[in-house]
Amino acid sequence: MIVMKFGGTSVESAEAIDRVAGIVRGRLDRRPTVVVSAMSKATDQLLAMAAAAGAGDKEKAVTLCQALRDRHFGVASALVSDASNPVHTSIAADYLALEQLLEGICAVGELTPRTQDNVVAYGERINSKVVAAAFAARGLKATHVDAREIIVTDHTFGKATPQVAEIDRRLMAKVKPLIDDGVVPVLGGFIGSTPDGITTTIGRGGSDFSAALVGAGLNAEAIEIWTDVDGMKTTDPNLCPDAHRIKVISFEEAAELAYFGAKVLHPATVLPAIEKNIPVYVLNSRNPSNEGTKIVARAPQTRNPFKAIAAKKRITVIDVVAARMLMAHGFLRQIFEIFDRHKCAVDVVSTSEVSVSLTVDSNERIPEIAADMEKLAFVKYSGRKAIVCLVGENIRERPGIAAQVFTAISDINVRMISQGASEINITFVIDEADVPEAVRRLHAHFFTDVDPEVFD
Ligand SMILES: Nc1ncnc2c1ncn2[C@@H]1O[C@H](COP(=O)(O)OP(=O)(O)O)[C@@H](O)[C@H]1O
Ligand SMILES: N[C@@H](CC(=O)OP(=O)(O)O)C(=O)O
Repeated sequence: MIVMKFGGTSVESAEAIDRVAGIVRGRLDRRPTVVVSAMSKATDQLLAMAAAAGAGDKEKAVTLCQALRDRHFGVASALVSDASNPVHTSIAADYLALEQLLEGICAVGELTPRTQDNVVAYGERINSKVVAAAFAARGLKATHVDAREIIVTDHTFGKATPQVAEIDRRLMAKVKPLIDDGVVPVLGGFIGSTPDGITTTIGRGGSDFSAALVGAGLNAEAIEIWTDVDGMKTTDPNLCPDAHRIKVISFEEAAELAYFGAKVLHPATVLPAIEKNIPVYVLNSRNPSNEGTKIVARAPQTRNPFKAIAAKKRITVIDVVAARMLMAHGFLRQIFEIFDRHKCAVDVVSTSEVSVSLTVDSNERIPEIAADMEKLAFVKYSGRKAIVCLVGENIRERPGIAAQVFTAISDINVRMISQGASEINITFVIDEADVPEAVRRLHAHFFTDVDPEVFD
């Protein structure tokens, strides 16, 4: 058994979904379960219509909704020409419900996280039906499975936590029998529901996580993440077109990279897969014969110190200065409690005797967080920063690597530097505007001469 996850870029149009059907057909002997995302940009559009409705702008919400409706209907009718196929009435019913929901939000004038999840889930709900119907219309034995009946979560709307034991039980009860019957189950990623049946989502980019949960629960032999690039690259190919494909990477390296901005893979994907030692492949649905990237438990040794460079933009640095207070017992705990209260994750931390600097993803709660901290210390924050992270297990025993990194970018202003406890990354903070130049220079320094065993 394998799990094949197709991201938004791989299911963005009728042509793309047709290609996906061909890829799945080629894997039938491996008994695939398919997890699909919403069509690319659909999630952002759903969020925008929910926000417009919440702000009382009914006209904008309706216009956005109609545009997405036209897109879904267009793709569905291009793929499933039989007008009497139930998929068409099912999409119509979904849009009726979505329109009513948006009207309700407008009427109440408030968008709660619970209602936002309800709106945004339509992206995966509808697309998984379209993909299942397209497969069936192409002669594949495929069935749509509502992911909300499988992926049980808590009530943390927007980023709900999956309840693994119950998910595993439902996979065995509802999905495994389909596979055993030679059917390809097709589920939407990203969505779930609470035990009492309220729709939730598991965080942006969460379809990879769904695929990993399904793969782990079914004890799959492999999880394939199909996207629009030939696997994980030595850096974002948009920044460096000469980035190399990484043939093999360790779970730990892939997780660090994903966390620090290598958008191609969701970090949490790695967790359920690691625990069961299931290999994860990143593959290109536009170039399916390419071998992509294999993510394994232990990376092979190479002569290159790093595997890749990632950059995460939209970062804010918060500096907390408290003369003679910092090392006082309990001070850092108080600072972190404030972040915790605001449910705000901290990425990079660096401390001195009298100050601590922290980075968070830029968000609208930062002024409130700073106001809470001002009760304890002097606080200032600056946005438009970026975290650059170089990752590689081979840096552990190599002195002088950090010197090479900072020499390559010696004229770029570096704000914070850290080397994680895992000792497989060198991470620093710079202005967002300096990212392209810094990444290009580091890439030229570390990846001009690459080990052909590990890089393409
Ligand atoms: N190191 C990297 N390797 C490969 N792709 C990367 C990397 N860093 C960023 N990306 C970007 O990630 C994109 C794929 O992620 P995403 O658009 O979320 O795909 P999907 O819709 O399939 O989930 C690629 O098109 C590429 O621009
Ligand atoms: N559609 C969701 C979930 C997802 O994972 O999408 P993608 O596979 O296109 O990154 C999102 O945009 O967040």
